[in-house]
Amino acid sequence: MSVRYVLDRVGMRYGDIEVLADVTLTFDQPGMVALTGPNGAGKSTLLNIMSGLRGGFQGSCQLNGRNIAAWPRREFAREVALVPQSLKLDFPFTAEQVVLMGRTPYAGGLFESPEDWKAVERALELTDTTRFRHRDFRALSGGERQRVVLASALAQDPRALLLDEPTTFLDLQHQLSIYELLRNLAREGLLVIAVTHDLNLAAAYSDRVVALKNGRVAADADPCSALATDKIKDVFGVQAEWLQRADGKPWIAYGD
Ligand SMILES: Nc1ncnc2c1ncn2[C@@H]1O[C@H](COP(=O)(O)OP(=O)(O)OP(=O)(O)O)[C@@H](O)[C@H]1O
Repeated sequence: MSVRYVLDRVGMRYGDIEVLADVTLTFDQPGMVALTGPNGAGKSTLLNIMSGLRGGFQGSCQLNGRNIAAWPRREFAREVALVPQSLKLDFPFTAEQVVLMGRTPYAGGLFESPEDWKAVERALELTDTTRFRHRDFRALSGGERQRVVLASALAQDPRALLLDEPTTFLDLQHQLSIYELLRNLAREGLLVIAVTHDLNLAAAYSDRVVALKNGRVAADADPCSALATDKIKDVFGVQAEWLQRADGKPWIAYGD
């Protein structure tokens, strides 16, 4: 069974600044959702609200019929994992230890169980991070760290995965392999919501695209409709064109 998120007229203000307004969205089936929009549109704020990290918002945000704030953290963490833009650690944890932290919601005693290690091995393998499992997390490159943080979220074995720009630091090959991995997980039943500025990745890999503009939902549809040229012009203020690659796949080009 998939999770069911219902956001009803969610609003958020920082002092005089309105960051989110009237955001009404439902996510009630597995699949890959791209969350896009210009800088400052409110994407991270929305993800933080959905992951229970940010309170003080207007409206309501429910997971499986229960307000986010009412969920015991441990129980919530078995449902939802957040992959933040970056993770800073002050202690010399190895990559493997960071991935193992993803198992915290399942910890039953002092020691890890065979299931914990199985989940860690799988997560390391899926994210291509096994070979630096014993290295100090802080000494890894930005892209390597990003993949380890994703591995930690996968080890958490959630039913919804919220990712804030998961491929920012990744080389081309890993961008594609991570998006392929996310799409496969979505096909296996996970709800994946990934913030991205890359409209081509959004178009190629998502089932649904939600675009925010000035804190409001400007588009919420399948990629072709949500990223139609007039929508891109409206949301991002740039001229775009849908082209066809030699292999028949669509490609969005920008600029006049
Ligand atoms: N703690 C805060 N205090 C005040 N303003 C904030 C705070 N956090 C975010 N904001 C403001 O809220 C707005 C939305 O920020 P948010 O990070 O959600 O946008 P975003 O769509 O994720 O942007 P980006 O694409 O640049 O990551 C921005 O104008 C930002 O400056």
